[in-house]
Amino acid sequence: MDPTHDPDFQPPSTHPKIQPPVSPKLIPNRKPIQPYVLSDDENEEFNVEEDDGCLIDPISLKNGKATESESSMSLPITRHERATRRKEQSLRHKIPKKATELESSSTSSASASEDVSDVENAISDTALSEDADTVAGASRMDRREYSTISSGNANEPMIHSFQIADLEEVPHGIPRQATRLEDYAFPTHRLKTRLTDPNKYPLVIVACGSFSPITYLHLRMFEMALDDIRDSTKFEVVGGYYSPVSDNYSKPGLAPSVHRVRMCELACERTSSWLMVDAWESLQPRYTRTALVLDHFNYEINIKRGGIFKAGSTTQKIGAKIMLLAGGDLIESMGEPNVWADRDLHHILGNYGCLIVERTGSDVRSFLLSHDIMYEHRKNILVIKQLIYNDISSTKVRLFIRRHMSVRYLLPNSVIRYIQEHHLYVNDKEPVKVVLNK
Ligand SMILES: Nc1ncnc2c1ncn2[C@@H]1O[C@H](COP(=O)(O)OP(=O)(O)OP(=O)(O)O)[C@@H](O)[C@H]1O
Ligand SMILES: NC(=O)c1ccc[n+]([C@@H]2O[C@H](COP(=O)(O)O)[C@@H](O)[C@H]2O)c1
Repeated sequence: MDPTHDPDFQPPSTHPKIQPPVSPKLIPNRKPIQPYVLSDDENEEFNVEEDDGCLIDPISLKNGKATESESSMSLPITRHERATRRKEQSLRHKIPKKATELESSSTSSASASEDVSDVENAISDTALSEDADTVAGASRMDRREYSTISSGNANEPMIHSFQIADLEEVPHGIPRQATRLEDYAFPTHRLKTRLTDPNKYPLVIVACGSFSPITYLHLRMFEMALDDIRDSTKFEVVGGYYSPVSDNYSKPGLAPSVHRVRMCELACERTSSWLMVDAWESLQPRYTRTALVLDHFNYEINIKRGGIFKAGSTTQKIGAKIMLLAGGDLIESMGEPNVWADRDLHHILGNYGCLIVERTGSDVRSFLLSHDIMYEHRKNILVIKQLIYNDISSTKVRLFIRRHMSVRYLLPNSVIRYIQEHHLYVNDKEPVKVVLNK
């Protein structure tokens, strides 16, 4: 539950010379997430182009010259038109995507998406339902390797059923995260390169945690955040990332990071159209504080890549706001002595911001009131109410696996299969009492 397990851990209060986070000047988008609701007020004139100078990244690939599409984009639109467009956009967003529409927004994975739909188009419904029903054990897999699926048309390629064994498997062509720091590359295959809504600012959500293993709750957290941000803020979500903690975190029940990263990848690629996994934190030789993890995302997205293109533009970019997504328990740990440095909390909450998913049984709002630093930065904190409570716990999932109980419908099938194939958690030694009290 805290980084004090790290053999190199130094309590912030006794070791003030810890590596400082980056200067706020290097974080382009520090506009608070709130005031929410007000931001979508019909009476409010809001335009990304004209708003708050610190927000607009000066990077303009063509020395500030507007292209044709930009000039047309900046034609004044009436309030009524804007309201209609917003309504249309929000309706479009609300319709869940079909599996075949799970395409990436960047060019690098265009071929990968084609790959996926090719395979999907060629698969018969019968084959899918058979496989969807299967959490493959090794013996079943072996048998399947010999069966093939064909539409009967001799010109169509034969597809082995093992090739589509699990609908949630990572599609062909999607780059996997590196397992060594030397090979590391920041994943952008689902990072939106351009804003859709000219009236919104870009926002990237980052979830730090153990994810041992990732569950449907961890996936749901992002969707809940997406709904709240879309409905009640001036921001447009352009990407979401899991950043699994490194092995140095030494938390009980932590599977090796290479497995946790892979399980997150398996969970994201087929169940989501916008979530990615970044292995950078997990590959660090030492434990990395969350403030520095957010600096890494800011560096990759805003410093190195110059941010996200404005809607309709191919030349002008704007810095993305980076926000930490966390559950109520993680936020409450911010009140525990020596777990977080005050400077880090100011940096995380003040310069980035926090999306807090309420956890059953924890009173986040009272906690925010009682915590001085949180209260100071309250405009940069969005509390997300769980409208359907979900309390799936990785700790209990690990216990179920150890007891050979079913964990189906708590986590994606591909993750279950990965756990089986790598014999994860079966021999865990976590004290059961601790597990049951969680
Ligand atoms: N039931 C829950 N409700 C809201 N947020 C949650 C819930 N469970 C986990 N989270 C959040 O998910 C993120 C990642 O969690 P992490 O994997 O580190 O711990 P965990 O899910 O509590 O697992 P474990 O049981 O191993 O402690 C954290 O921000 C955590 O607060
Ligand atoms: N000082 C810090 O930066 C600090 C302290 C506690 C937890 N965390 C982070 O919170 C995340 C979740 O931790 P738990 O799984 O212990 O709840 C981890 O990514 C961990 O690195 C960071």
